[in-house]
Formats: sequence, structure tokens, C-alpha cells
Amino acid sequence: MFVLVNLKTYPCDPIDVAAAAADVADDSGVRVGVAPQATHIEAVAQTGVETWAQHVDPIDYGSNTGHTLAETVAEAGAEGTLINHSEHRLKLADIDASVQAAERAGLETCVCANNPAQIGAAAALGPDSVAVEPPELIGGDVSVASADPDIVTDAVDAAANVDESVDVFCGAGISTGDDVAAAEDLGATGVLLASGVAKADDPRAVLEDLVDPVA
Ligand SMILES: O=C(CO)COP(=O)(O)O
Repeated sequence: MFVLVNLKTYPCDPIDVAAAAADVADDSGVRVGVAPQATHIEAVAQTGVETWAQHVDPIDYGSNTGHTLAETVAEAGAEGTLINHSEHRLKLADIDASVQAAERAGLETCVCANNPAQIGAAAALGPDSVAVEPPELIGGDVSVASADPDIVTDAVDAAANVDESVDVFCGAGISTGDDVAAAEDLGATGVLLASGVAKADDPRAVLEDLVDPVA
């Protein structure tokens, strides 16, 4: 399982979380990644943790003031990027171009979507992975794997119907190792989570618990 922690714009210390995530990944052998804000990518990557961007824009080098260029986040140390997160939705054509921009820069790609129908469309764009995250469960206490297990299994089927090589992650409300194990049982090969770690008093303890059942 891949455990990807999206720090969004939460007021946590990204280096503390990243250092803990790097240790937990080393100790457990579980793949753990951290997606900080763009301005923190370089410092987070220096902790040794697998570092992801939260977004890249569908652009190339040139006149694109205020945009995020895939090559820049890759040079800062990111290995992958989220695209079309629920809090940063893009038009279909821009998702496609963002996937291409990320691939051009050598970044792994994960396209987020609300539901299985969108997962099928996202998988057709050829990313490395897709992530189903029901918006109404994001930031809540109940894991998608227990609140809406069918959405995970339907997302796995929708992606497989389009392209069996695309991994399927799920996210929303995930905060414990039991949640990660439940997601794995439903066919997901990774989880995306945010508040469970970013708002925790002890992020290291949460990370240790998250990887425990799948280590
Ligand atoms: O949006 C998410 C991860 O990208 C999920 O957020 P929460 O883990 O806070 O529900």
C-alpha cells in the first residue's frame, strides 16, 4: 500500500511530518509519501521522504505568471504530483494537459476524482494512478472505506475497465491503520489522507498506526 499524506494548507510543520514519515517508511518498509505546499517541496524532499506536489498546471516554460510548472517541482525534489484534487478542480482538457506536463517532467501522476464515473474518465487519460475521494467525506471522521465501500470497489472496476495498469487509491476520512487495511481489502493499492495526520497532536504516532497493519 502507498500512504500519501496531503498537507493541503494546514498549519502543521511540514518538515516535522516529513521527517516522521521518512522514519516510518524506513522502519516499516511501507511506501509513504508527503505532499506539501509547493514552497515547501524542496525542504520536505531533503528529509528523504518521497515528496509529491499537490498540483501542477497544464503549461510549459514561458509566459505563465503565477502558475506551477511541472519541471520546477521536479527540480525541487518532487517525485509525483496530484492533479485535479477535489479542492483544485480542473477542466477535462486541463487534466489531460497537466498529466502530460507531469510526465514530461518525469513526475508520477495521480488524478483525483469524485466518483467511479469520473475515475473511468481519469483513467482514460493515462495517469499512473487515480484516487477516488467523495468530497462530502473529506475532512470528516468516517473513512470512505467504511462510509461508502461501494464507491471504492466501483472505482477499482471503473479504472480496470479502461486500463488495468492504472492503480486506484482512495481517500477521505482515513486516519487509522484499520482504515488503510479496509481500503486494501476493497482493492485500493494506496490511500490519500490529510487531516488525520496534519491536524494530529502527534503525527508520528498516527503515521506509525497507519502503516502497522499493512507493513
Ligand atoms: O483530501 C484528502 C486527501 O487528499 C482527504 O482529506 P482528509 O484525510 O482530511 O479527509
